[in-house]
Amino acid sequence: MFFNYKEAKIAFLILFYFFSITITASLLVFLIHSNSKSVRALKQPKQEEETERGEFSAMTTTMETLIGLVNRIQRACTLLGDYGSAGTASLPTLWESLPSVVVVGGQSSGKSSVLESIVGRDFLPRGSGIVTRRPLVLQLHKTEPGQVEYAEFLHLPNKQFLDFSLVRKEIEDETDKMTGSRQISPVPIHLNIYSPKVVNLTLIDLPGMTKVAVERQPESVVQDIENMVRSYVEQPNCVILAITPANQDIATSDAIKLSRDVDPTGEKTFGVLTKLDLMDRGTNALDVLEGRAYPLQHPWVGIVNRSQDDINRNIDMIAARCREREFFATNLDYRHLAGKMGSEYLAKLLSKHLESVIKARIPGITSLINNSINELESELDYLGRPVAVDAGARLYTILELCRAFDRIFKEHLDGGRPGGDRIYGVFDHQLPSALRKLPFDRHLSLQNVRKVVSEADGYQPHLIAPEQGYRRLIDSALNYFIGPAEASVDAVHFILKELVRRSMVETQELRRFPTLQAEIVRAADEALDRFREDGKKTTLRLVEMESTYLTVDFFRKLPQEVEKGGNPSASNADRYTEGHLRRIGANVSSYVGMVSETLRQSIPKAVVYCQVKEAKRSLLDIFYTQVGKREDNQLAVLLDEDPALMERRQRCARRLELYKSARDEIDSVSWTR
Ligand SMILES: Nc1nc2c(ncn2[C@@H]2O[C@H](COP(=O)(O)OP(=O)(O)OP(=O)(O)O)[C@@H](O)[C@H]2O)c(=O)[nH]1
Repeated sequence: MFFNYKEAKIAFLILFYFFSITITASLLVFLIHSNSKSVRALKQPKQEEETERGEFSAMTTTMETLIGLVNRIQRACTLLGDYGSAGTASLPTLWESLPSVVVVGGQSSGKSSVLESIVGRDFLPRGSGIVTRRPLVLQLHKTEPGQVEYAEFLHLPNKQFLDFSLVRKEIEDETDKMTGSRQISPVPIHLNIYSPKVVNLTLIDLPGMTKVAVERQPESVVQDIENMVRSYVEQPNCVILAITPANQDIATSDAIKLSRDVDPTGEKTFGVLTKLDLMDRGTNALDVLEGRAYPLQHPWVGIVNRSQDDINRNIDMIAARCREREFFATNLDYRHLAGKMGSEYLAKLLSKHLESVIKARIPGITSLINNSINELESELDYLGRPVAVDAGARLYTILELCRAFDRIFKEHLDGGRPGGDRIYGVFDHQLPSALRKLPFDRHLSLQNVRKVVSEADGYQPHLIAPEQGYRRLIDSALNYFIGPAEASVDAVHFILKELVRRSMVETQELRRFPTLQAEIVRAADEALDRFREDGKKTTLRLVEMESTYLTVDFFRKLPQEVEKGGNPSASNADRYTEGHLRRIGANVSSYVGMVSETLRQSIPKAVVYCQVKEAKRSLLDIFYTQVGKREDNQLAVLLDEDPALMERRQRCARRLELYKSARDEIDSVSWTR
């Protein structure tokens, strides 16, 4: 029964192998089984991930389209100088209706560093003290994968910056150019970055807020910066990126204080905690990041940017991002939040938020665009078409414009437009009243009649009737009519002149051509002067005609009337007495009255014939002939537009183009949504 030692050893070895094989086999079976499970387990999330990625990419596409759309509109706005009241005084603008992200915070809180992290490039001036001294409007444009990254400034439109350190230099130079070496300026610098690695965003970096003036700055700098920052964050469509360094007391954060002020509900504010790596050992910012302290509607995002030392050692952005990821993944305090921390996450969060903001704003933007298009189109109509370029077309344009003016001038005379009635006022009121006021009483006073009659009689007093006395009295009385006749001509002349000016103002088509306007007015004035000369000659002739041939009948009737009504012997007796002279005065007066009545009728006819009718018929006739003989360059001078107006039309046309393309863009996005 008993084995010897050798047999026992063999039996033990056999048993050991048997158990080893069994265990290995079961282990293998277990491993294969568990492996297939884990393969399944591994495979499943990947499929889910793929579906998720599919959804995400669809979402990202819409998001990118929308944000890209706004970016493109914003870019067009900046090219047109239309970037809101913070940049210029024009309000309201399309820019203002578009959302943009404004980065605010205290000095050296890390604003520029956050921007750089979002862009993933090293291009902003950074350091201690006041570094950002002008607003920087930064537009990120996502390009196709593999395309070259480059930056472009609005003030250097045709220069592509491939070297981003030169971008920093240009920002510094451009800042100094506007501000000197220490001052701040509200005039923004516009920078576009094109890269496959960025998300479409418009970000605005602002000077850091401060409580005291530093570095030989004026005391007003504190208030100036606050005013500037406010002018941006108070825009209804801005998203505030409030940067607060974690190594400072958040209760004193300028960014949080300001954002609470302008955005009390916290809808527009994204809180960003920088410098988490610089917090005192044993402390953390979990209270803030988890929303217990200083809660905002959007979650706080923690960031770790490059330190000054990193910058000095030229640690690049890729390495910095890796380090940031590593910081959150490995830090015991923040490990559980790692997926929702860091600059990459912040960029996506902002992008997503902007999408929802834009979606909500699209109806408002569309109606703003449509209203603006209508307004711009009517303004362009008002400003007129661009000027013709060849001689024939120029001449045609000039004649058309003259005709438009002439039409309006005629409307003033014929009725339809006011002014012509004032001419009738001259005939109906001014002329009769001037005629009534003529000093015939004085002229035909007893003394004057006696004087004129005796002088006319000479040494031999008249025998029956003082023929010469009558003639002299009538002649000199008729001279008085020259005044009212000339005054009527002048009055109508001035009315016509004023109507020319009025018609010029009312000829919309001519507004843009000050030179042509002046020429037409000059030509019209010259024509009116000619018509006035003619009017004067004609009316004076009427008066002269009255004195050259007296109405015989009138005088023939006189003795008969005396004989009929009175006592002839008595009349003979008092031939040189007062009664006789009074009768002569009365006779002359009634003759002059008759002439006055005739002239009251005929002067208006002469005036209308010589001035009004001629003005209607041939005001610009001579001008037309002169223009027809002019050389092309002289015609061009006539159509020389007011430069301010030309610029206004160009601006209007460019803006119209922008709004139309914005409308088309929005329409196309709406279709793909
Ligand atoms: N260690 C560390 N340093 C940081 C961090 N963020 C910023 N800094 C450093 O803080 C300094 C100021 O950073 P900037 O980005 O220039 O700050 P800013 O707010 O833009 O400064 P101003 O424009 O002058 O107001 C720089 O030296 C940065 O390297 C961070 O998260 N960690």
